[in-house]
This record gives sequence, C-alpha cells and structure tokens, in this order.
Amino acid sequence: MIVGLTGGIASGKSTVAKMLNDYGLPIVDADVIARKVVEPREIAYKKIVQAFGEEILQENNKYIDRKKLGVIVFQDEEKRLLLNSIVHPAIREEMKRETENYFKKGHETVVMDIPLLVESNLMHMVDKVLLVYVSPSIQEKRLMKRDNFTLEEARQRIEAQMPIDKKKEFATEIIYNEGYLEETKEQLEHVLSKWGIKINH
Ligand SMILES: CC(C)(COP(=O)(O)OP(=O)(O)OC[C@H]1O[C@@H](n2cnc3c(N)ncnc32)[C@H](O)[C@@H]1O)[C@@H](O)C(=O)NCCC(=O)NCCS
Ligand SMILES: Nc1ncnc2c1ncn2[C@@H]1O[C@H](COP(=O)(O)OP(=O)(O)OP(=O)(O)O)[C@@H](O)[C@H]1O
Repeated sequence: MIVGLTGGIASGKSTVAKMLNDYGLPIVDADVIARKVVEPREIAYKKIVQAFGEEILQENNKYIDRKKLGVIVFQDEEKRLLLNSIVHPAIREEMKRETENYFKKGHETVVMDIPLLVESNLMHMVDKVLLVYVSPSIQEKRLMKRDNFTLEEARQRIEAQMPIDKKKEFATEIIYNEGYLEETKEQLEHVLSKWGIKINH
C-alpha cells in the first residue's frame, strides 16, 4: 500500500512523517528529493540556471540558493509554474524509483510525503490520501515562527497552494494537528489501525 501524506505548508507533514518513520514505515519525501534533483550536474540544475540566471546560485559553491529562488517564485506565479515544470517530472521519477526500492526490500507499506499531491493531481500515484490539517490561522502562525517569515511572506507561500480546507475533499482520512502532538499521534494510530497497517510500538 502507498500512503500519500499531504497537507498545507507548515501543517505538520514532516512532524507526522517522523511519527510514521518511528513506527517503522519508510518515507519517500518530495521535499528531500526536490533538493537532490537540483544539485549541480543534474539536468534540472542546468535548466533552472538557464531559466533564472546565475544570480540564483550561491557564490561559494554554485549550488542553487533556495532562499533567493524562493523569494522569486513565491511572488510570481508564472515563474513558480516554470520552476515546477522543470523540477516536478524529475521529482516524480525519483519518488517512484525510491518507492519501488522499498517494496523490493520487502516493505508492505510506503509513505509518500507530497506537499503538492492534490495541486499536481498525483492522487493516482497513491492508494490512500492522509491529510494533515490545521486551520489557516494556525498554519500562518506556525509558518511565520518556523521560517522567520513576515506575515506577507507567509501568506504568499500559503496562497501558492490550494487552500487547506479545499484539500479535505480529496482526503481518505484527516488528521487534525492543532493541539498537542500526543493527540495527533492518537489520531494517526487510529487511522493506521483502520487501514490494517502494522506498526512497531
Ligand atoms: C522554491 C524553493 C527553492 C524554496 O526552497 P526552500 O528550501 O525555501 O523550501 P522547501 O523546498 O523546503 O519547501 C517548503 C515548503 O514549501 C512549499 N512549496 C515548495 N515548493 C512549492 C511550489 N512550487 N508551490 C507551492 N508550494 C511549494 C511546500 O509546502 C514545501 O513543503 C523550493 O521549494 C523548490 O525548489 N520548489 C519547487 C519544487 C517543489 O514543488 N517542491 C514541493 C514538493 S514537490
Ligand atoms: N501539534 C503541534 N503543536 C505545535 N507545533 C507544531 C505541531 N505540529 C507541528 N508543529 C510545528 O509547526 C511547524 C510546521 O510543522 P512541519 O515542519 O512538520 O510542517 P510541514 O507540513 O512538514 O511543512 P512544509 O510544508 O514546509 O514541509 C514546525 O515548526 C513544527 O515543529
């Protein structure tokens, strides 16, 4: 079984992914892979430099400066879609490859952590959609705190995604991550048991 873990930016996907990993489930993380496929020498790297210019590179090591690129793409939808068109195919391929590897190693369940699962219409890649939900106001507060963003920066990033309330329509199950982590964990265990997924306690 492939579980698609999704949510909004800063809703708690990584937090829930960590819990799932502690239960012994392998995680294929789109954000981690998104970093890997844009390292120098990767095809997507070359395309990004062609499209956005050398200004978006770090001076010392020529890696992509994610902060600079983030500022550009989160205030300009056209540029964000251009970046997506360059990196998403490579991310999807690598995600499929890593997932297959886990199955080959004998895992019965693999978790794909994909922030843009619904936006990119990737529901066909997973068997269940697990949505980590927080209200937009908590989302905004946690995002500002975690990344040291101004309200405007946080809103730009939230607005680059489908509103989290709309994502509920696509979820097989929803986990409310607005309270204590212990409460999130209880909901998670309930869902896993409902789906018949065995976990290490
Ligand atoms: C713009 C970039 C350079 C900013 O890097 P940064 O290290 O600051 O952020 P990071 O990659 O950790 O992403 C943080 C969160 O932002 C959100 N996010 C990232 N990219 C996008 C996007 N293109 N559209 C909407 N939300 C996005 C996700 O919720 C993600 O979890 C980077 O996010 C990127 O390369 N994005 C394009 C690839 C992508 O779509 N990644 C999302 C997972 S597929
Ligand atoms: N139940 C909770 N109570 C308080 N803080 C929380 C809770 N869950 C997560 N957080 C905090 O909220 C922030 C966002 O969580 P996390 O990084 O897991 O979100 P995410 O959905 O993975 O974000 P992104 O889309 O950027 O990858 C983090 O600083 C995390 O420590």
